[in-house]
Amino acid sequence: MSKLLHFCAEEVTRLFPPFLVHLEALKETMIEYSVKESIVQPVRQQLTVPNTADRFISMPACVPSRGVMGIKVICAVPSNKEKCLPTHLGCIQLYGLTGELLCQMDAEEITAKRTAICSALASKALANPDSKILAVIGAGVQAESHIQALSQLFNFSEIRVWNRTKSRAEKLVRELHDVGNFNLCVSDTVGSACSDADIVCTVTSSSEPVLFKDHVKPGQLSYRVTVLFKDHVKPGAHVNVVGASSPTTREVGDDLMLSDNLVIVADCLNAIKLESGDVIQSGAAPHHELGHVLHFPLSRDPDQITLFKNLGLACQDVVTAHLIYKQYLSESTRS
Ligand SMILES: NC(=O)C1=CN([C@@H]2O[C@H](COP(=O)(O)OP(=O)(O)OC[C@H]3O[C@@H](n4cnc5c(N)ncnc54)[C@H](OP(=O)(O)O)[C@@H]3O)[C@@H](O)[C@H]2O)C=CC1
Ligand SMILES: O=C([O-])C1=[NH+]CCC1
Repeated sequence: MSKLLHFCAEEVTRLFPPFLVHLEALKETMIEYSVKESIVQPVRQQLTVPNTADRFISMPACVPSRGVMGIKVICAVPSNKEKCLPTHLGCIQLYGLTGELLCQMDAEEITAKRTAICSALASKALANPDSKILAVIGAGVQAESHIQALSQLFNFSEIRVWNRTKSRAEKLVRELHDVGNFNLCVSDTVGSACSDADIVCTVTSSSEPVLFKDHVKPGQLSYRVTVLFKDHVKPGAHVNVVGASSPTTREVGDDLMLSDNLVIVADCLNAIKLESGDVIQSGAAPHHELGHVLHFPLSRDPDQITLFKNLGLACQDVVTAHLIYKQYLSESTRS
């Protein structure tokens, strides 16, 4: 084997595709996956480290149209936060279709950005195009990437952040104060963040609901609420559910999951039935796949709530890694 080409996190940042190029590539990829069915991708393997909430996840995919296949290995270690380490650490290996290893690269920024772009694509397809208020539940890496991505596609007047640890929401709001021309603020409760919000993103590592609908009246939710309930979400709103990607974890209450006027869209219908605690535990039936609604626009009743369950797919990582590799090649041939 020739010398291994490895892109560290800084090189990935330098070679990263511009937002709109990335958005278009992922849109094509999701359509290719769901409609053309030309991408080969098993449901990923998730190993749980005994007696912890930590997961070791292996995610392979083959994307013949781009002449590549690859695998992301990602470790989701929520307790790393206390050690001031990233909670999602991983690496992507990219191969040609002949089997040669083209390169490997750090997966942190790719995971952050490709996930937010998929929520942004779902929001563009499903939310009110004139959405003005975004609520973000959580204040970690995904909260930041979701604010960055969604604010490029919508003309928000206000973005509200609620987080279990309020000081982290305040820090995020300070860091992102100049991202766009909207009021970016911290909310005291999930209910006040979501009140009248057009789009809601849940981006937490919460594993279990701690509070149920009957415990509280809407608008009086305590700061310990970790999940989203029906009363939080207004009719016509769109929700991106980004955390909770294992059968034992939840972000959304049963009352919302089982609501009559809810339309559930998943990035992958095979995976949602095996990985989403919100779907498995509530017994809710997912309706559509993201690639389908991107290709065949969904006509929706203005009072319906749409919910995109964003699990994350290997093909999104492989295609992003390929864009980075192509940028590297084009710079190498120029020099
Ligand atoms: N769909 C996909 O493709 C991807 C999904 N994810 C998932 O998205 C979620 C967020 O990831 P990321 O932003 O990178 O993680 P971070 O570790 O950066 O942030 C985690 C966030 O979750 C909050 N949180 C943790 N536990 C709880 C709880 N019990 N109740 C309420 N809030 C809680 C944290 O709050 P606090 O500040 O108080 O600790 C923090 O805001 C995770 O579940 C992750 O696995 C991640 C990557 C891709
Ligand atoms: O798709 C992904 O990379 C992940 N989904 C949940 C944790 C990491």
